[in-house]
Amino acid sequence: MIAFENITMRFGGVAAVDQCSFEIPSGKITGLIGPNGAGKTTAFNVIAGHLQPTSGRILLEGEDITALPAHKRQAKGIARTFQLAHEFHRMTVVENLMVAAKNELGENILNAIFRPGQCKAQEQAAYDRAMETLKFLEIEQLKNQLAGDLSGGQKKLLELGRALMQHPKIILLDEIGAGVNRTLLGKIAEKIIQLNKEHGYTFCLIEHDLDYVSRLCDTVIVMAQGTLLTTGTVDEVRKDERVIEAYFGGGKYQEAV
Ligand SMILES: Nc1ncnc2c1ncn2[C@@H]1O[C@H](COP(=O)(O)OP(=O)(O)OP(=O)(O)O)[C@@H](O)[C@H]1O
Repeated sequence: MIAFENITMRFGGVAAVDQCSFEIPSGKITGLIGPNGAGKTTAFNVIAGHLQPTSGRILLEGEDITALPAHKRQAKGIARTFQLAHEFHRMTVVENLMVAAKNELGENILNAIFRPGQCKAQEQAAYDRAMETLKFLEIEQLKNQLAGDLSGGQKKLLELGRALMQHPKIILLDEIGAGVNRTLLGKIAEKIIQLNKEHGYTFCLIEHDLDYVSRLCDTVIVMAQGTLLTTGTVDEVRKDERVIEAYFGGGKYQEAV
């Protein structure tokens, strides 16, 4: 479980997240929703260690990880995808996955010189895992394609693949469905459910499409103006007056969702 404990994140005079607390339970798919500017991406950045909060704590299974840099949180099993895919566009799909793998030996030049055999073995293991991941995501036919030439939806699948290469326990998905066609959207949902139900991965996902969220998530956390508004099932929060007010200022919400 991740505990987001009384977090404030200020950018100058703006509190993007303001004394906000919530929990992401292990083994579940949890949604993080809220209107534009609610602080959702900032919350992900704080959890993943890309931003150091002004105050508050992040706990991973009870351990305070607030002071840890992003790569150490990654080593503890927290992976994330980005709203705008972060692929290396001049590298192939399989190379993109391989560079996302944990690589303890080859990154050190001395290891590369004095332990070439071990480095080679690690590279082979990364390749095998990359191919396994591509097969799981059913995009192995794209392995030699330049990542920059992929469609928007394929790039999102590659983002998910890059997260999986890190052997994560928890994957934070930032608008994985944005700009993706319906067919690929269905496939991404199917893969997330499979990873959760069959392999025990924990997910937290930011998503604007509430039907997509309700298909995937048992529980959602609703943020507005940097604070926690409520938590519940999608059906519960859809009827919540505070949520309606936050999204539409009490306007024609029912017809819109
Ligand atoms: N680096 C930054 N510098 C200054 N202000 C920022 C920065 N990052 C975010 N903000 C501000 O913090 C607030 C929350 O932004 P954030 O991107 O976290 O919201 P969000 O809920 O993810 O929105 P969206 O759904 O539109 O992506 C916004 O007012 C935004 O302008």
